Amino acid sequence: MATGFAISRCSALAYQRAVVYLSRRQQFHALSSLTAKSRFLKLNNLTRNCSSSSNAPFIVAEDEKYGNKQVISITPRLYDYILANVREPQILRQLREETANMRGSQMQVSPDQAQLLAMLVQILGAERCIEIGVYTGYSSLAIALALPESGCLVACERDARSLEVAKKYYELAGVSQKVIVKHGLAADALKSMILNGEACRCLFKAAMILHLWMLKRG
Ligand SMILES: C[S@@+](CC[C@H](N)C(=O)[O-])C[C@H]1O[C@@H](n2cnc3c(N)ncnc32)[C@H](O)[C@@H]1O
Repeated sequence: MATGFAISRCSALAYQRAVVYLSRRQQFHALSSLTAKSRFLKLNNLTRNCSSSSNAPFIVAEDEKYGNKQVISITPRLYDYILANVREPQILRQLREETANMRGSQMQVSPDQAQLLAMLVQILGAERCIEIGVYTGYSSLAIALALPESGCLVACERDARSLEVAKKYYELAGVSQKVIVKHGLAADALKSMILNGEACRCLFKAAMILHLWMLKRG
């Protein structure tokens, strides 16, 4: 049986969450595309909580929302280092640069996070993935590029404007045949997949996590 993965990334506001479900042999496996929560901590939060000066190469922040766990923040210097060293495909770089000044661009996953997802797709031999929260498609494009030709990604996003950018890049990268775009609330997309008999334990788990998260948000 294929192994399930769960990695989590949270924002300071605890509302940004991208979840990817991967599977092989027709079964979905959970992989929340969530890694460095610190990247999403607000700068003022960091300044208030940091235990070293803002000139330091990194800041160790504490945030009571996360049980006062210490996290390492990505500073501009570290981010530059990542950009200089991560193997970011040209098409992803183009997307990142085009969307850098778009509203909400701070929600985009970082190049290292996207490459981690792509690597997990390859390690798992995943063929079926779900992404909840596509935004402009950075992580979903990384996943689609890593999927085999027979692979498929269900990409759920409620914001039409962001999806237009994502679709443009799926086309440009030549992966649009692997991506099923679901515009609307992810819960509806998951429900209809379950109703269509695509359910398995992990898809139910995903639906439940999403449901609880929405309840928490009110
Ligand atoms: C953190 S961003 C996703 C970043 C994206 N994975 C990337 O690589 O750029 C979260 C996205 O989830 C979308 N979203 C939030 N709640 C949603 C819901 N209930 N259904 C569908 N999309 C949702 C938002 O519109 C936003 O674009």
